Amino acid sequence: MSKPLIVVTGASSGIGEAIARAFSAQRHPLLLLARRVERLEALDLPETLCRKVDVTDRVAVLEAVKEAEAKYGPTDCLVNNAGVMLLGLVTEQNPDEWDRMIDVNVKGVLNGIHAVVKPMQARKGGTIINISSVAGIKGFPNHAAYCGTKFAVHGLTETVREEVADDNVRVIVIAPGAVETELLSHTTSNEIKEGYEGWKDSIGGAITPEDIAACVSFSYGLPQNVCVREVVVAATRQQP
Ligand SMILES: NC(=O)C1=CN([C@@H]2O[C@H](COP(=O)(O)OP(=O)(O)OC[C@H]3O[C@@H](n4cnc5c(N)ncnc54)[C@H](OP(=O)(O)O)[C@@H]3O)[C@@H](O)[C@H]2O)C=CC1
Ligand SMILES: O=CCS(=O)(=O)O
Repeated sequence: MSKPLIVVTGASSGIGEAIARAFSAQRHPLLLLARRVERLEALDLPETLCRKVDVTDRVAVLEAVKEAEAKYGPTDCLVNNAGVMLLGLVTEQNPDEWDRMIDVNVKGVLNGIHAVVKPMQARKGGTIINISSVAGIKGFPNHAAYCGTKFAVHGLTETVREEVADDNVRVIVIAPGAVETELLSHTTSNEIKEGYEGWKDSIGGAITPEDIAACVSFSYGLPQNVCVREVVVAATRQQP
């Protein structure tokens, strides 16, 4: 019997790409979403629909999910991974960057949940995995707005988990520490970027996107009646 559909947002690089590759290797059909659709298509994964969707566009997310479900059947797992990290001192950062992080990291996650959760409740099964951060658990320098968005992901995950638990739907938050990806590259301050790179070196380097994909696969792969509520995972030498 063919395996069920998995939806991954932000699959065009880093952690999302690694998650897509891992689930494809397990023979799941996939819906991959991101703005750089050419990078999704370049993955060249079998039974995979790639759509250019900005997760802040609630209607576009829903329509892409409906299109994939018409082809591959109901979504059994959504990985809400798309995110941006624009570091800056709250007194110096352009507030437009706060808006962008709130829109993508918080509303984007809610938009993904909106697209799949009611049918999962009706089917009495399904899994939603939200990629947060250790910055969703504690503060870090230059992370005020980013931390705010990731604390929000933890808060909404815990609440939605309780709201849908009785319908046998799992809602999981995975909170990585530093992972080697393109994430930092969008921060505008070179000084902050250099400081962050120096910090990563001082802890012996970040962990890999594949490490996070392994946590996602493990959490999803447990029986439906077992919910790993939260995974916090970082390099062994990372202290904060
Ligand atoms: N790297 C790290 O150290 C850590 C990362 N995380 C989290 O992991 C997640 C993935 O980040 P990571 O892989 O590191 O970084 P990358 O920058 O490599 O990946 C980010 C992904 O998000 C997508 N994305 C960004 N904005 C949008 C949008 N508006 N609509 C759709 N997709 C979007 C990007 O695709 P595109 O640009 O093509 O739209 C890309 O695929 C994020 O939520 C991040 O906060 C958490 C902890 C640590
Ligand atoms: O989410 C990003 C990782 S860190 O900057 O909080 O370590």
